[in-house]
Amino acid sequence: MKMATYSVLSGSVALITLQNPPVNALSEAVRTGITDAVQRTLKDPQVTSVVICGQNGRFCGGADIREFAGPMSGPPLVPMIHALEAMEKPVVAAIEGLALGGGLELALGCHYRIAHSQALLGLPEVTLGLLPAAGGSQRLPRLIGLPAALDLITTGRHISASEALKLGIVDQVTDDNALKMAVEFARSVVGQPLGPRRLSTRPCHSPPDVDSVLDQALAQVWQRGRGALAPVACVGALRAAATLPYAQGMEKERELMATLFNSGQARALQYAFFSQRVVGKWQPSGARWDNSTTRTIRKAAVIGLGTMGRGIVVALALAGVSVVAVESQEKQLAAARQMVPEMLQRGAGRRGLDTPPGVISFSSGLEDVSEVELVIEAVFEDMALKRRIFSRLATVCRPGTVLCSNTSGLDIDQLAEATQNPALVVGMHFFAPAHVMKLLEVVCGPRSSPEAVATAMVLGKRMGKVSVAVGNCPGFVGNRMLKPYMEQANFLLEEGATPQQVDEALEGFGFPMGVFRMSDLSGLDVGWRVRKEAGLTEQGVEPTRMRQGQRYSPLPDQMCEGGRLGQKTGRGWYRYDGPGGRVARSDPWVQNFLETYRARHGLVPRRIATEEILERCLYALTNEGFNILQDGVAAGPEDIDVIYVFGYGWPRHRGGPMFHAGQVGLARVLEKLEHYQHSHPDVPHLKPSSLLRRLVAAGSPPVQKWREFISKDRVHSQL
Ligand SMILES: CC(C)(COP(=O)(O)OP(=O)(O)OC[C@H]1O[C@@H](n2cnc3c(N)ncnc32)[C@H](O)[C@@H]1OP(=O)(O)O)[C@@H](O)C(=O)NCCC(=O)NCCSC(=O)/C=C/CCCCCCCCCCCCC(=O)O
Repeated sequence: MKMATYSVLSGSVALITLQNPPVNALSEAVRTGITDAVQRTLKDPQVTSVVICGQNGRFCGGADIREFAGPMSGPPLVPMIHALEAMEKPVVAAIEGLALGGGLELALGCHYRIAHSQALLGLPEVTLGLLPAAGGSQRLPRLIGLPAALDLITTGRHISASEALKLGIVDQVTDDNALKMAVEFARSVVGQPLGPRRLSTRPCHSPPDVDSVLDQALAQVWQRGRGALAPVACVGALRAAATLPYAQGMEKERELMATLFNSGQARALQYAFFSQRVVGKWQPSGARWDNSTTRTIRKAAVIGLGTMGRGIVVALALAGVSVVAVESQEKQLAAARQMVPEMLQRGAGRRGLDTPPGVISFSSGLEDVSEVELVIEAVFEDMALKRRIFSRLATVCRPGTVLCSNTSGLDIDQLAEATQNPALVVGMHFFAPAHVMKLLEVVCGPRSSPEAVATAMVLGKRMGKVSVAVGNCPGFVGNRMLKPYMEQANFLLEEGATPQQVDEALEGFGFPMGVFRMSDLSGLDVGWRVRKEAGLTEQGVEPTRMRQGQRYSPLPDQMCEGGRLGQKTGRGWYRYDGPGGRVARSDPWVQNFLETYRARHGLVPRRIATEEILERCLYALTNEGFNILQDGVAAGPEDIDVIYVFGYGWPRHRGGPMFHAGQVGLARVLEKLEHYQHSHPDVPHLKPSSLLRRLVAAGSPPVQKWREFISKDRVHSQL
């Protein structure tokens, strides 16, 4: 039963216990329980103090986010917290585990707060497209001052109990039983004046230059938020706290929350929250990773110590795995010996650790991996080389070792074929830099066993990654969708756009970097190599714009042939101060190159509107997402959206490409794709996916219903 219980300890301390596993979210039943308990406390003359705690060592994870999807009913939070604060008996929050969002706001309505040393506190509402609207935006700055409240509320970051103590959010921290301590504390403060403990009655201490502090915060959230509304509203609520009396501040908090609450961004961010928890609980074999047997990996090897390999070594070691790091090239091995310990130390420092938990040994030979439980191969993207390594590993490693490849798109099954036990081969596609980026695509080959996949998924989680299980196809999910997106960007250049124009459109949408700036950063030669492998490139004075029966843009190949590989050569779609330069400047050479190219091919440039740039790039990408769902390469739209948000810079407040298509309207996306396909019949990626057509025909169900629709649709098509 989800509720809040009331009991009286030793005749005088009322104990209100939140009971709504797993995080004691403030659902309607819990709010009703607290409201009733407050009434009982008021009526009971024996009770002299009150303690509020959460069941199972977790104080409260905040408002029940699932309730936000429907009409809100039951006692509202704001008056409930006011009633607690107004009590004439001291109320103490016993914070164990977590006090987040509405949970911390509840605690701020209490007169005292005692926290366990392992507890995490924070107001993460901004990450859900909201603001702390249960009085948090008004009480917190009155408790800890405006600058610290701005930091916590606009970032939504979780803080430790010791930081909370330093900031003055909690009164005491204990390593022992926080509940027991809170009860003793409650008894000890009976009779002390409560007026100064009521945060709503305190003035808000603001710095003398309050306006400039707020303006600076606003500028910062604009820049960081890439179009997100909630951080801006948070600054607005804090401005009210700093400049208005409490009651008017609360009114402003309510107004701002009303604007955010029903916004598309709040829906997108709450969808992103739940998607992150849904993903990966799937495999093509039908098994679930969380109920398959997994192996706990204590010792692993990484083969190949280029940029990706070094990052993977660090990520493993930070997760407490001992690593054998192997590199056959002497120079690269020497570089890794120097760089990896430095990266590791920095990583450990960021986590507040003095020493990294995992031990690393370096080697130049594969024979040193014989004792490990799992291997991650991270060599150059070359199938023949990878196959040679896998066949060698199959003889060197002991039976049962899980063999993983950090490939960004090669066929896992071809690698598995090179071994004696294909069931133990899976893909682990990391994103650069591998010790920083959160996304991991775990690629299930047709013969990968549920156990091997589950082991990779769980290891990814230990490494702090958001692991998403995907099927085996060229480019898997992320890179397969990237192809039509980049292709459209190149076509737009041919038709008259500039790299800056395309990038500005995409950055205006919310990507941290447009496609051409991103390409310069990762190196134009990455895609060139893939196109060469696919037999698509051709050199010559007059390269054709049709390859393998479809439209092809040789522009990026020509850039590579001219040595313009991006930041590393100091020249790409932009120019940089030198090789390795970071600041992109528009390059008249590129302008001239594009003009010459268009003239040579008889292409008449036209003015291209931002709307067309966005529609062609984004809908081509999304359309491939529908094909991926139809092919069963991703379990559901949430998987694709998580991949794009965590791995490709899709703005989180837009949910992900599939969610965004739902928000735009599936019928509109279909109509636009039909329109662009009509104008570009030689571009197969613009041909609307048949799944998209079927969803539109079925009345465009909401994205949360697509899984159900797809599985019914599959059964139907098999009949
Ligand atoms: C850190 C965590 C809490 C725990 O992490 P972990 O241990 O890893 O576990 P998870 O896998 O993440 O979670 C376990 C399951 O619990 C579910 N969960 C977690 N938190 C919540 C929650 N808050 N609500 C519901 N469900 C939750 C999670 O989905 C998992 O479920 P499942 O196993 O997948 O099924 C971590 O979970 C975490 O970070 N949680 C979120 C914490 C958070 O963000 N809290 C803030 C919530 S928002 C809030 O508190 C807002 C407060 C102010 C509200 C003010 C009043 C609002 C109404 C007013 C409306 C007025 C406008 C009306 C306008 C009009 O229409 O007119």
